[in-house]
Amino acid sequence: MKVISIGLLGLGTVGSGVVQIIESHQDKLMHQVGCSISIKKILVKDTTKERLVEIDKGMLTENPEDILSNPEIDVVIEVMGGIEETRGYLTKAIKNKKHIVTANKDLMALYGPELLELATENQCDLFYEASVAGGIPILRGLVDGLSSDRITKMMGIVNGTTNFILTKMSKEGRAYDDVLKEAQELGFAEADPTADVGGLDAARKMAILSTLGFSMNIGLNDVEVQGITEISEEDLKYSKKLGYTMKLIGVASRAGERVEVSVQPALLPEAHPLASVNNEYNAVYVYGEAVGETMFYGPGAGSLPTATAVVSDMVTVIKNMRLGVNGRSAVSPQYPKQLKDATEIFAKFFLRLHVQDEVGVLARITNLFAEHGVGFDKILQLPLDEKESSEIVLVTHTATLAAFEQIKQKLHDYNMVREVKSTYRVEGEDSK
Ligand SMILES: NC(=O)C1=CN([C@@H]2O[C@H](COP(=O)(O)OP(=O)(O)OC[C@H]3O[C@@H](n4cnc5c(N)ncnc54)[C@H](OP(=O)(O)O)[C@@H]3O)[C@@H](O)[C@H]2O)C=CC1
Ligand SMILES: N[C@@H](CC=O)C(=O)O
Ligand code: NA
Repeated sequence: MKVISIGLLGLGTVGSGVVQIIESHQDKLMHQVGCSISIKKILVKDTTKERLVEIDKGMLTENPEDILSNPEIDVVIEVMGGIEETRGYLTKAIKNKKHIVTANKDLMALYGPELLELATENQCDLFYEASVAGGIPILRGLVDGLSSDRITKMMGIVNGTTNFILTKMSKEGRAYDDVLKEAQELGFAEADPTADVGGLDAARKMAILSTLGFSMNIGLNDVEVQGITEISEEDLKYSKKLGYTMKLIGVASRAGERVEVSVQPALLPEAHPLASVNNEYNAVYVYGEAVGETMFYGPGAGSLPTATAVVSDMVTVIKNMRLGVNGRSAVSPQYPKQLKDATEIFAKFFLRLHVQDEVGVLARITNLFAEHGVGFDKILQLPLDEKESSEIVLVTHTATLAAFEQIKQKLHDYNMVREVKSTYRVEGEDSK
């Protein structure tokens, strides 16, 4: 019986999970692919470093050539992270006719189309299920399960670290720095966690998701990004008071042939399915014209959950090898990229203001919104400790982003507005 040889790039959080699953599920894997699977070589930075799994030290190497140019190796599993160097490694591996499985959303968001085209040219598979929402099979769900439908909206909680942070801050009142440190210790966060908390990690995943969901080449630069570092305890308090839950939400919406893709902290009604997705869990809510509302839910980070997606992709590669159909899975985008402008983006908006507490302030502010055709769902005005000041918190009716941005700009110029404290989109009401 042929043995399929694997080269592993990386033996950290995810790589250790890959080794564990291949070893502990060997019987199930053999039954599915009809041959045994052997990890031949593992690339690491430091072969002397203590490992999370028991491993024959002879398998470890610091020389990528021991894998990339090793004629015995059929499949390269990349779980090392990084961008430019890793791009070079995978390019070389593909040119040496090796199939690729990767969890690297940083790389796929920037160079996915290029690597997928090279893989197809070389009759190689390149699968990346683990790159978005970890263990949740969302990419296969879009490409296979929903292939017959026209996707019009996706809303995702696709970063486990920030969801873990917001859950602990909202539900346990814990401090941001304390929870971020715990997320790093649990192996959820990136090597550089600013990618998590700044929204960039979620943006990379939304670029990959919307490219597949809308069949349009959406690049990282096409995604508007705002992270969670500016969220205050007052914002969390008011969102709860008004019946919402604050989440870092990736939004991808289509109207006709034009799309919008963004990542931002947003308020969700407590009854929305995404509002109950907590801790490091992820979920992607997908709305299709025919299927209606669907939601994919599960662990978006962590060693074994992510490794499950990686090893499942490896199984598909090996099945394709046995059938002689490698290199035919890449789906090329069908439509030219067309992005919505701010007049085509609709949402409700949350706004928190500090104003001078004088007669007519609220009327002037509501008149300003009325002048832009924007009404209100909710308004709160509460006194502040600060002399002659009060706090106004409001949620608008559905409005265009353009109108809201114009109003916000004028509020900054009003002398009775002391400070525009925060603004957030409200998702999951009215619009799908
Ligand atoms: N952690 C998670 O929950 C998830 C991670 N991912 C993605 O999976 C990938 C791996 O993540 P994770 O396992 O957490 O990362 P870790 O930092 O835990 O592990 C990275 C591994 O790659 C090795 N490595 C890194 N750079 C190099 C290099 N230049 N040359 C050789 N070896 C190198 C490291 O070696 P050494 O051990 O010697 O330092 C380490 O073994 C990333 O792309 C990440 O974005 C995707 C979904 C979830
Ligand atoms: N740092 C990422 C890991 C998975 O992609 C996250 O927190 O989701
Ligand atoms: Na996934």
